[in-house]
Amino acid sequence: MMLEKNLKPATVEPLIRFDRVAVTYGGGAEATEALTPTSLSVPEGDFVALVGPSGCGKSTILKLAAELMKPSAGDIYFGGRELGAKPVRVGMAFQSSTLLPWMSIRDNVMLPLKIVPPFRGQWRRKRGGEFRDRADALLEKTGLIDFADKQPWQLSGGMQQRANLCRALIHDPDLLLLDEPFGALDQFTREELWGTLQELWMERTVTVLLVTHDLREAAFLANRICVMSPRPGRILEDRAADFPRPRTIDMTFEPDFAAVIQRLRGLIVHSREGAR
Ligand SMILES: Nc1ncnc2c1ncn2[C@@H]1O[C@H](COP(=O)(O)OP(=O)(O)OP(=O)(O)O)[C@@H](O)[C@H]1O
Repeated sequence: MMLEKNLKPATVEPLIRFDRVAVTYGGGAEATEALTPTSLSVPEGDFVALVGPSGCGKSTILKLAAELMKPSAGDIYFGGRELGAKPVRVGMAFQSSTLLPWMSIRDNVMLPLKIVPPFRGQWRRKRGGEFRDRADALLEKTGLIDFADKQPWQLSGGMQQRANLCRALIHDPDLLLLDEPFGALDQFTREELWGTLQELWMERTVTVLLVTHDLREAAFLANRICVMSPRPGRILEDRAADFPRPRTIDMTFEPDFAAVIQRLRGLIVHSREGAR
């Protein structure tokens, strides 16, 4: 049985904080307002799911958190970095596993250690030893150790996504950004991977931002679910999903869980109707 995670007290500077952040893509007649001023504060170790209608700006929030783009207005604070605190290390996984086809699964998983400081300075010395052991421990944990020397195409979609999660976590990121990571998988494989991700998260202090269209997935995995309005997006409701952990698939069929899903669904349907 795994232990319940302790989040840091709310007084600690959040790992990531959006302060009235807005995004408009393009300009002039072509301008698309993706996010209206939106605030969101995520403490270290939290697991937050973003749900909402298509095009409401969920992926835009992840891109901002990954520093792949800058907001048009507002500020984003990473671990109080504006005060000179440590930089935030980020891991990412998307719907497509993006494993490099010419590399073995183990080499794919180790890749961030070759690129991300401080690991990259130790790459030559440790890639055959400590880094390999680190990758193998994750592969073992996710049931992939017997496939470590295979190429990605030799694995099923679900196994590729397991490897993708290993690669996103190998460098011990502070922040894990997941954009529909299980969106292309069948229901049963997806549910298996929820269990794997929950376990990986419970063993670490990693903070997770998950974008998903699957409300059951959001309520199974997250501590908090942020429901967004249709574009231009903003957070309509930020609610706790405080089911005890570790959560099981059976729990998702219980009345209190179903009630949360129904409430989330109602909010999204209502906001879509209001936007028409
Ligand atoms: N580079 C871009 N240039 C112009 N418009 C963009 C760009 N990227 C996103 N958009 C628009 O901004 C809005 C928000 O996009 P975003 O991808 O964040 O939404 P989303 O909620 O993740 O959508 P989905 O659920 O369909 O993946 C959408 O209307 C999208 O078409």
